[in-house]
Amino acid sequence: MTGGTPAAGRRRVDNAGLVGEGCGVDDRPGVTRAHRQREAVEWDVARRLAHAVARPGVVVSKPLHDADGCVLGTPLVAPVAVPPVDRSAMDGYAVRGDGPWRIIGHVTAGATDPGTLADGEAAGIVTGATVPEGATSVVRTEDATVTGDRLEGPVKEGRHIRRAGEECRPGDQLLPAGIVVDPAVLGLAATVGLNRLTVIPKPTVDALVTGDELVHRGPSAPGRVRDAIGPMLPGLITRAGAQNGVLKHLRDDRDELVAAIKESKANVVLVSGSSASGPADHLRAVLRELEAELIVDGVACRPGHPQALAQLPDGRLVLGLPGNPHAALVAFLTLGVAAITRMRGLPLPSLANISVPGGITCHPTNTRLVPVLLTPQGAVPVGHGGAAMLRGPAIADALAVVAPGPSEAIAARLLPIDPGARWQLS
Ligand SMILES: Nc1nc2c(c(=O)[nH]1)N[C@H]1C(S)=C(S)[C@@H](COP(=O)(O)OP(=O)(O)OC[C@H]3O[C@@H](n4cnc5c(N)ncnc54)[C@H](O)[C@@H]3O)O[C@H]1N2
Ligand code: MOO
Repeated sequence: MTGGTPAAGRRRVDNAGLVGEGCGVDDRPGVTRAHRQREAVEWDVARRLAHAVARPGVVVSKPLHDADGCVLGTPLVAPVAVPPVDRSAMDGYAVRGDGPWRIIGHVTAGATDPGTLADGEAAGIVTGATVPEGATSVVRTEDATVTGDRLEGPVKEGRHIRRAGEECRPGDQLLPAGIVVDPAVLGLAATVGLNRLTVIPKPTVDALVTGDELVHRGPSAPGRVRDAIGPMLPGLITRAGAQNGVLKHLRDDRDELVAAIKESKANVVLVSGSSASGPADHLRAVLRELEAELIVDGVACRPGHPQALAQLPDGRLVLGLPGNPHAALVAFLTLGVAAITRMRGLPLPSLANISVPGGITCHPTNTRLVPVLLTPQGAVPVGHGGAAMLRGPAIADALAVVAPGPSEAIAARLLPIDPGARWQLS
């Protein structure tokens, strides 16, 4: 990564105000966070903790072609006027005064000296060319009647002339810091003559997909499970506004996992399939060995319960994605997107509300994430939303975030399945 690596060292997360009831801290002497009993935090709290612990990258200067998707680190200020001179907005004739006019020449697109018009004179002109000195308007080709060098046509003072400085003047602030650089921003930067932008670079994300049972071609079979998480992650990482680093497949081997996390140069390391408490689920032991601080150790949500987020002593984050593929997707969209969003220098977006006309049954203590389609009537569950299933999420627009409760929800918030979707932004 070119710059932007969060500065080394941990950043204390102030849990006060973030963590709700039931999320107390174990202060027993000698008990590090990584040793404490797992205590799932509320879904919203988990998201806020992930956002709070991450650090925005350090601003760098990048050439325009490398800045798409980064976030402006400083306001975009116009160094020059646009347009720099009065320009024709149409193909036709630049004229001075009222017609008829005598055509005295032609101004080409690249002409640096378009000459001067006296009253009653006209010059042929193309769109974007500098209008001659003294021109008062432009007559469009289709409105012009030309007989020899005589021109007639309708005219109105200033018509079809783009005035110098009409779009901006030197020193105008065009965009504030914190705006995501998209193609229109890049075009605007080029319009005002910039070759580089000062941006917060995209964080880098490595992915470690663990599981002895995983195969990467062909179908699942007894003892063999086709890896469904590896193919999801690169697209999720890109859509979340981060940069893909390496994607590795690892055996269920603790030392291999330790080595791979140590070796990673990325800001965030995703580890899938090692988050629960089975004999091959090494993640928490590995985090202990690496002296990581567990920021989130389980989230009170379904699916995605065993997801975890930890910070290594050098500041890098490790995100544990549950092995069940839908649960892994939920974890990335919950903790992964929140952390990446902060690293990009952006606030945590609040989620849009929507009605659920048919209702969704609440879980008594956990937030449910339910794949839904968005319709004019509201959110409609698509089914196939089990922790191991991607059939539901694959057809859904969003996950309905259904708060815990005793009965049925008739409204929910929306977590887009595409983390780059604009409608999530408030
Ligand atoms: N005793 C407990 N068992 C489990 C708990 C628990 O709290 N206590 N939580 C369950 C939940 S909820 C989930 S989710 C899973 C999470 O498991 P892990 O993250 O440790 O992952 P694995 O055990 O390796 O795998 C679970 C399941 O997912 C399949 N898998 C794994 N990786 C992939 C992949 N890349 N592509 C497709 N499928 C994958 C794996 O074969 C297993 O079937 O734990 C529950 N158990
Ligand atoms: O929490 Mo698990 O992620 O339901 O399958």
